Order: sequence, then structure tokens, then C-alpha cells
Amino acid sequence: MPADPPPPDILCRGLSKVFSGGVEVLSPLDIALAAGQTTALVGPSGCGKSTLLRLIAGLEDPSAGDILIGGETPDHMRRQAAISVAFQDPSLLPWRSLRGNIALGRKLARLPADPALVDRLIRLVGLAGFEAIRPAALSGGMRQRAAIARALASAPRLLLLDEPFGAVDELTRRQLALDLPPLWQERGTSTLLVTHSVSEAVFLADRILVLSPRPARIVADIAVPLSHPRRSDLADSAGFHDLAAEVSAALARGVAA
Ligand SMILES: Nc1ncnc2c1ncn2[C@@H]1O[C@H](COP(=O)(O)OP(=O)(O)OP(=O)(O)O)[C@@H](O)[C@H]1O
Repeated sequence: MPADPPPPDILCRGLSKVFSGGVEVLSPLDIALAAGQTTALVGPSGCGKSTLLRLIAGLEDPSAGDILIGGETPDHMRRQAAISVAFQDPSLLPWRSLRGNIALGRKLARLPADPALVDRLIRLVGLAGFEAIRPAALSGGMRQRAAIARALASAPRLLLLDEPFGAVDELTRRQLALDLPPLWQERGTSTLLVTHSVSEAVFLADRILVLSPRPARIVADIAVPLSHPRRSDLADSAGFHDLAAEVSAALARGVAA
């Protein structure tokens, strides 16, 4: 008999959001994500991807429906420091060094200091040598990488990444796409990633949800059956190209509908 599928780790039921002024951003959405998987959200600009992430992070309240993470509310999970976020705006503390900002990820989660982990994360995001530098003296891409490292410092159960590589140069982006997933897979982290890049979505994710223009609904739910760890030459394979074409076609369908 086939094994039962794992219970969903993130469950959104009838989730909708209407901002004051009547801006309807999410049509009622039903989403069930398995533990330990990486899911990419792709969709046209302004469709509601960041809003969905903010609701799951417990930073906004839904207008209707509910969200459960491991059976608990986002608010509860956030208070347990089980959710980490790296959003487009890195929001680092200007008076703390790069190292101090990354270490803060553990402090805020009330976890003991772990200098070896902080060093590993700094190396992983390619910022070794910049430990003592304050955020104002770092480039936008470096600040984004620092925010990713800070999000990973608390070993969260759920990692929410909103365009985490938006300001990062192409070569570094590719390196991060190779280096980061093994870390969150090793820890069994569930990762939800917003990206505008179809190839990044296919490269990083186990599953891709394609959203329509606002109010967002799910146009396609595409499994990415490519094994991990993924190597850089994967992007040259026919399987990769077919998946990217499927995602692009779904995006176009959503816009045309
Ligand atoms: N606090 C708010 N009040 C009113 N409208 C809002 C608020 N936050 C977001 N919106 C609107 O909700 C819509 C969706 O915004 P959101 O940032 O979630 O989209 P997105 O898909 O992440 O966009 P992008 O890809 O460009 O980052 C936009 O029309 C935006 O103007």
C-alpha cells in the first residue's frame, strides 16, 4: 500500500484579504504545503504574493479564512520564533555590525549564542571579511544576503523569503541557489519563496504555485520532480526547460484569463 502523504505543515483555508478602501488582494485561497518542502510563489507584480507571505508570517490578519502552521496560528508560531522572514527590504539594525545583525536572529528567538553557526552563515552568503561592517557601508545585495543569514540563524521551522535575491548580482544569485537549499533541507525547514524568476523557482522549489493577477487565485500547482542536491548544470537539462515552459505558460494563461 502506498504510504499516506505527510500531513500539511502549512494550511490556508478560505484565505482572503481585502484592504481598507475595498482593495481585494486574495480571492479565497486553499493551500496545503507539506513539511520540509520548498514552495515557490510566482505571479504578476501586485497580485498579492507579499500579502500572502505577510499573512502566513502573522504580520497581517486575514479578512476571512484561517491559517495553521503545524496546527497552530501564525501569531503563536511567530511568538515561538518558529517563523523567520527575509523580505525585500532587509531592515537591518544600522548601529549593529553585520555579525551583530546576524547573531540577532538567534537572540530574538531566545536561543543561545552560536558563533560557529553565525560564521558558517556569513561564509555561506559570501560575506566573510565584512563581519565588522555596519549595514550603511554594505551594498543592497550584501544587505539582502545578511538578511537571509539572519533569517537562517534561528533555524526556523518555516522560512519565508520574499524576493530574497532581488538586489543580488547574477553570479552570486546562482551561488546562493546552490548553497542555501542544502542548509534548509538538512534542517527540514519548510520554505516559501516569492520570486519573479521562473528559472529560480524551478531551480529552488519542490512545488510551484502560479498566481493570477489580483485578486490572486491559484492558476497552476506544478510539482518539480527534480532530485536534490541540484547542480548548476541542471538548468541546461530538457526536464528543467520543460518545467520552466510549463510555469511560463501558466503565468500567461493567468494574465489572459
Ligand atoms: N497595506 C495595504 N493597504 C492597501 N493596499 C495594499 C496594502 N498592501 C498591499 N496593498 C495592495 O495589494 C496589492 C498586492 O500587493 P503585494 O505587495 O502583495 O503584491 P506582490 O504580488 O507581492 O507584488 P510585487 O511582485 O510587485 O512585489 C497591490 O495592489 C498593493 O497596492
